[in-house]
This record gives sequence, structure tokens and C-alpha cells, in this order.
Amino acid sequence: MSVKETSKNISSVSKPQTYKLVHSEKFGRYLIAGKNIKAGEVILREKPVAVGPGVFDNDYFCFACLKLLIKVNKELQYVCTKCCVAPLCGPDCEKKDGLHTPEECQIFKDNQKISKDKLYDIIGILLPLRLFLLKDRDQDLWEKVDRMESHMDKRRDTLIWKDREVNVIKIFRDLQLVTNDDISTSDFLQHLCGILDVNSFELRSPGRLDALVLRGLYLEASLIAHDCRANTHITVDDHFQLTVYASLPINENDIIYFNYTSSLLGSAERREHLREGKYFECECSVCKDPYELGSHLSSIRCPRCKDGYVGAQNPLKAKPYERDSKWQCDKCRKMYGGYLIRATLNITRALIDDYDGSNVKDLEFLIKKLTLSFHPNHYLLLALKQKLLAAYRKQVAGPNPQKKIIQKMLDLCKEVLQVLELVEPGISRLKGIMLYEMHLPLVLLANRAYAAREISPMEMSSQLREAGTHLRKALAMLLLEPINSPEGHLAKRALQELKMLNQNIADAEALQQSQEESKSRLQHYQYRKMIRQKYIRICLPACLAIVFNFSLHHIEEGHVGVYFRGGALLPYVSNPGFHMMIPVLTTYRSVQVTLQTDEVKNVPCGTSGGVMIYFDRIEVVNILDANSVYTMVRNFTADYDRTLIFNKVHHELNQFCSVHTLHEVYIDLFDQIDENLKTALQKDLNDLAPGLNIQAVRVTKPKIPETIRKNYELMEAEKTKLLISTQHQKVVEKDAETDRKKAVIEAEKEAQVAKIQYNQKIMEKESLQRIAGIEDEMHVARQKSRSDAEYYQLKMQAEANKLLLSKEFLELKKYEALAHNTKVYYGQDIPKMFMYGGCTNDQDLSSHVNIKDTQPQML
Ligand SMILES: C[S@@+](CC[C@H](N)C(=O)[O-])C[C@H]1O[C@@H](n2cnc3c(N)ncnc32)[C@H](O)[C@@H]1O
Repeated sequence: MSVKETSKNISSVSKPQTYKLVHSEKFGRYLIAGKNIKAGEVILREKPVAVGPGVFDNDYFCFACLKLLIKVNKELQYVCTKCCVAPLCGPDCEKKDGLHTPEECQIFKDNQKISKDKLYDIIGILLPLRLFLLKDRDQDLWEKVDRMESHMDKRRDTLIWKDREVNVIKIFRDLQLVTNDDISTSDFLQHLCGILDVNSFELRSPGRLDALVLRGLYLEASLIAHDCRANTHITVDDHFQLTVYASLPINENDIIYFNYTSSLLGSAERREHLREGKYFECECSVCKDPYELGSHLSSIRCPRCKDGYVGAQNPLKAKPYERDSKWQCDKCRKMYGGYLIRATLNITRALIDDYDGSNVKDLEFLIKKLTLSFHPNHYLLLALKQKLLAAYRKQVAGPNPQKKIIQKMLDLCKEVLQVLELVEPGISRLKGIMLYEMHLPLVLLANRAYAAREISPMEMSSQLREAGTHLRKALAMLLLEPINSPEGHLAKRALQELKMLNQNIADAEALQQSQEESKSRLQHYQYRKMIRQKYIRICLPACLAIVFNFSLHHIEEGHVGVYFRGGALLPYVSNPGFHMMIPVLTTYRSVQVTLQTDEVKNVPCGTSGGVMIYFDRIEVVNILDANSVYTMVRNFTADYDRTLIFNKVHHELNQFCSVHTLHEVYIDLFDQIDENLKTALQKDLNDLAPGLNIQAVRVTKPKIPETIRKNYELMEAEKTKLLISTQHQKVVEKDAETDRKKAVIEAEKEAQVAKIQYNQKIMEKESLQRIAGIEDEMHVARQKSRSDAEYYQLKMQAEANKLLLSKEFLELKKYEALAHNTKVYYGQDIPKMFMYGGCTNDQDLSSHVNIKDTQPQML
């Protein structure tokens, strides 16, 4: 809608390229697009002038960051160390430039009337007080705030005026925040309250959905005019920075609108809210239309024709539920007075109030009942449907949800989304959440249908793609939300789920491709078989007629034959060998009665967490008792294994997976699947088909989404590394132990050797000593015997000499010697020589002579 004619451009504000501030009689000041703006584009972004709690808030919160505080004993709560009044999260919030400004702190500190005991009074007036303090703190800013619409004339002496008198102005006076008791001071404070009531945005305290509701005043965003079908989407982050996005494309000079009220209320209720709180009569396209642009948020089923819907004939009338206001059926044109509609609404509200809103059955019943009287989109029904959706969501997210509930959740999401498309076109927070909600039932239904073989992998992939499209649309809206807000967290989850979904789609398509390949192989094989049969039919009919006149057939060892005539099973079986049967009329099937292995391939399953996994191959080793063949074929056909093994394996695995998480199926319980499957199969067979025995079941590790598998691989690698390092440590310890033992053995050996050597040496020395002793003894003995002998000899000689050396003998010997001497010596003494026995002196002689006196001596 262009306003070129009706408005005049009164200022070129800071961002003329995106928006312009204009003025009109109807709207006052408002913003128009300064250029063509695309959906999702930022129109403006700004910090608040003031933020605080709602007027009657009894919650306890940090005055600096406005986070909700857990209620503790007042004495234990951290308070600002300067004013000793303002509760804060802790020292960090005191250090930061928070919303508890130095001026506010000073006022709390200086004012005798303000103490911790008056905290709830202070909380009640905190936001007006913050605006009040702005006047002295920032004159320029205050002037802009002062220009904001406060609707003093429309508010004067109304209930809200009186309320502010008691709950704000009186507290200001009691706490001596204002001292003048005059009317101008009261009016000034009423003006502040009016500015806040008309212009502030409802905000959430940081990070939490259930946290306290705050109000924030923004200079530029508050200039945006209202429309029940807005073209903007507003987000506020944890630091209260507000961003206005275009939710739809906005052409240059078109009015920029924001919805001041809830889009899921009826026109009368929305308009009342705007009249009471914002002091204007909304005349937007939704409010003007008796059927609210086809959304029928206020429509009632016609009590007469039961086919049409009754809407207000003059929707812009201030009191549509009065007797003189007319409502009309769009089919039978029957007119009703507004009071009748009001009565219906009052009765219904009482009915809803009596009802406990969490039980699915009761909710469904109530909605069904009310649908007889209201349009399914009536705002009262929509509120109930949102409750029902929450109850469905709880069940669907739980273990093993019923298919019926999943489908109902999906249908309900679609229904609510249709209404939202009408009243919140383009980017919308509610639509983002609803689209996110829708993807889960879509994924679950696709997985179930595929597991039950109701759809092919290709159909599954296309249903998963539809879920992906919803997720992507949801993301486009939710990604605009601040990252730490609950919607921001939802966006993060949606991103992860989209990744997983894409992987599942790729898996399903790969499965389809492999199935198509095997199908074409089968077709090729069948074609060749057909050609062969054709050939046989054409070339050998004559031979066949002769040779197989009696239809000779052959049953292999390990098999028995069963026979059918005209499709009916004949009551006998044949053993291995050649047999005859009536051609054409009788057919036979060979049934294996030895151990055989049935392979079940590509079994898709959905885990309790909704992840699709595929069991590549399941081998079932089984044996059919030959005596049970006839009963088996009669009850389950010759392809009994398809019913009793193939289908059963699919069923059991799906049952198992749907109640276990991916981790349990893939890791924790995987080793039990074989045995459990075998037991489950055998249990059913014992009841249904005795004679068919399962010997063993082998299940291959399932294929899981690639991203998850990589995570498991990483975990395994880390575990293995840990194992290797532990083992390595053990080996090193063992080596060290071995070396130590070796060294001990070596040392012991050396010690023993040394001991032996030492002993040897001792022994050697002892032997040497002993030998020496013996030798000594021998020597002594020898010497002794020699001396004895000599002594004896000398003794004997002495005795002999005694006898021999007589005087006469010696005389004789003198003459014998002279006679034999050939040498003659000349000189004086020469004769003496002879006289004294030839000796040169007397002593020598005596030595000779005295021999007889010498005694034998020991050496
Ligand atoms: C948040 S203020 C918007 C700025 C205001 N127009 C000004 O001049 O300061 C809300 C007020 O703007 C006016 N307004 C906004 N949207 C309107 C609409 N659709 N129809 C009539 N008045 C509207 C009403 O007076 C309303 O109380």
C-alpha cells in the first residue's frame, strides 16, 4: 500500500535508504520503506532506551542483565556493593555496563527510603524510574522519548490512569523519588507511564522461554504502525538489541507494519486489545473482512443450516457482541444478534476452563464437540488445537509412538499452518516452529511405511525430501532468531536434523538404485529363460511328446517332491529319484529337507530416535523335517520361508529397533540380536509351523548414517589407541622386569662363581700349605735321617778311628806318605811339616786332630 499522497516526509532519518519517517492524521508518525526491501532484509537494528520488568512483576531478577534469579534468602542474595539495594547475578554483572546505571545506583544509595525491604515496590516502578532518570542523564535522548505518543487525553481518568496513580506515582512519592505533590508532577509521571504502555515491546528475559516478561522501549522501532497482517518480523537478542526484518517483500513507499497484538485471536478480541492498550481502532484488511481473509478466526457454524459460517456483518463496529450488531451466515444468509454470539462464546469459555488440558482423548473429544458449533479455525479451537499438538508431540517423541498419533500430529500441524499462512504471511516465528514440528511425523511415517513394504525406497526418499523441504523452510525463519534464544536453539537442532535427513535420503536413493540394478538383472535372466523355453517349445515338442509322455521328473537328494493338481496340493510327497506324473495337469515343487541358509537382504529399520538404519544381510540357517513337508506346504505354500522367515525377520528387526536407540542397536545390544532373533523365530515356528527348525541366525552389522558411523569409528580408534598404549606400557614393564631378573640371575651367577673361585683358591692355598707342610715334614724327616746317618757314620768312624789311629799306625802312615811324595820343599821349617802331619800351623792341625771331639748337630 502506497502512502505517497496521504503522508508527508517530515525527516530524513539515519537510514533513508531503508525507511523514512512520515506523518499522517490517522497514524501519527510512522515508517515507510525508503526503497524496495526484500523479505528477510534488515530494516533497522537498535539498542533500547530503557528495559525493565512489567508493572506487577513479583519475580526476582538481576537489575543489570534482567536474568531471572533463583529466590534465595534475601541476606544471601548478591546485591550491588555500591548501593546495597539492587540484586545482581554476581560481581561480573556489577562490573559490566549493565542496565543498573550509575544514576540509578546513586539514587538507591542516597535515598533513605529505599532499602532492600522495599525491593518489590522498586521492581514495580523500575521501568518508569529508568525513563525518569533519563531526563537528567541524556537531554537529547529524552527529547526524542518525550515526543513519543502517550495518549494522555484518552487515558485520563480511565482505569489504567487510576492504576498508575496507585501503583507508580504513589510509590514514587512514598520513596521520595519526587517531592512535589502538584498536578504537573503527576501528569509528568502519567506521561511516562503512557509512553511505556503505548510504545514498549514485550521482551523475554534472556535465554529462557518461561522467564519473566519484560518491556523495552525503542526509539525507532516504536514508530512502526500496526497491522494485524504485518510485513515485518522482529527479534530481540540477549542484550536486548532489537532487529526489524522484512517478513515479506516491501515496495518503496509502502507502509512498514508490525502486528502489536496476537495474530491468532479473533478480530473483536484483537481490536479490543488495541483499543484498550494502544488507543486506536484497527481498520486493517483482516479486521475489515467479516471472515478475516478466509481465516475464519471468529466464525461460528450456522446453527440453522449447519453448513455455512456466521461472521460479523459490520466488523469495524466497536462492540460486535451487542444486541444491535448483526452477524450473518455466508450460506443461508440468516442473521443473528451479536449477543447470541457472545453467549455462545461465554458458554464455550466456561466449558474450556472446566477442562484439564493435557489428556489427548479429552482434548480430541472437546475439539470434536466444539467443531459442531464453530469454524475449525475459530480462535478458541485453535488454542485447544495448540494444546493438543503439544500432547501429540510428547507421544510422538516418546518410544514406539502409534502410527495413528503420528498421522494426527501431521494433520494438525498442516491445519494450523494453513491459518498461519493467511494471517502471518512470509517470515514468521510461529510458522518456523510449526514447519519444524511437521518434519518429525513426516520422517517417522515414511520410515514406517517403508519398513512395512508399503512404499519403495524411491517413495520413501521423496517423502523424506518433503520433510527436508519443511525443515529448510523452518530454518530460513528460525535462523533469523538470536542464537541463544529458544528459537535459536531450535534452529541449531533443525540444522543437525537436516544433515541427518539428507544422509537418509542419499541412502534410500542408493538402495533404490541397487534394487533397480538387480531388477534389470532379473529381467535379463527371465528373458533368456523365455528364449530358451521358446526354443524348447518350438524344437522339441515331438521328442517331448514321446520321451516325456508320462512326464518323467527328478527329485534331487536332500529334497522331497510335493504335487499340485489344478493348483490343489496332492496328499503325498515323493522321495529323491525319478518319478512320473500326469503332464500338464500335475505340477510339482521340490522342497529341500536338508540344512539350508536363507538370506534376507537390505532390511531397513527406524530406531527409537528416528534414525534409519539398514541391515545388509541376515542369514537364517534352518532345516525342515521331511515328515512336516506336506503340512508346511499346505499351510504356507512351497514358498513357506517367505512368510515364516523373510517377513518374520523384517518384522522382528523392526520391532527391536523401534524400541532401542541407535547406540543400543549398533553397539550395546548388537551381539544379542542373533540369539534374540533366533529365539523369536523359533518361538513362532513352534506354534505356527512345527517341523521347521532354526539352527542359527547371523546378522551383519547394520549400515548407519555415514556421519554417525564416522563418529563411532573415531571412538573405536581412540579406544584402540588407548589399548595399544596400555599394552605397550605393559610390554615395557615386562621388558624392564625381565631385564631386572636377568641382571639378578647374572649377579647371582657371578656371585656364585666368585664364591666357587674363592673356595677353590682357599682350597688351593690349603692344599699348597698342606703340600708344603708335607714337604717340610718330608725334608725334616730326610734331613733327620740324613743327619742320623751321618751322625751314625761319623760316630762309627770316630769309633773306628779311635781304634785305628794308634801311635804305631800313625807312624806307619808317615812313612808311607814320605815314600809316595815326589815334591821336596827346601827351607828352615820344612821338616815340621811332616812332623805335624803336613799342616802349616798348630791351629789347623788341632782342627784335624780334634775331630774326634766334635758332636753331630741338628741343622
Ligand atoms: C507505537 S506508537 C507508533 C508511533 C506513533 N504513531 C507516534 O507518532 O509516536 C502507536 C500509536 O500509533 C498509532 N497507530 C499505530 N498504528 C495505527 C493504526 N494501524 N491505525 C491507527 N493508529 C495507529 C496509534 O496512535 C498508536 O497508539
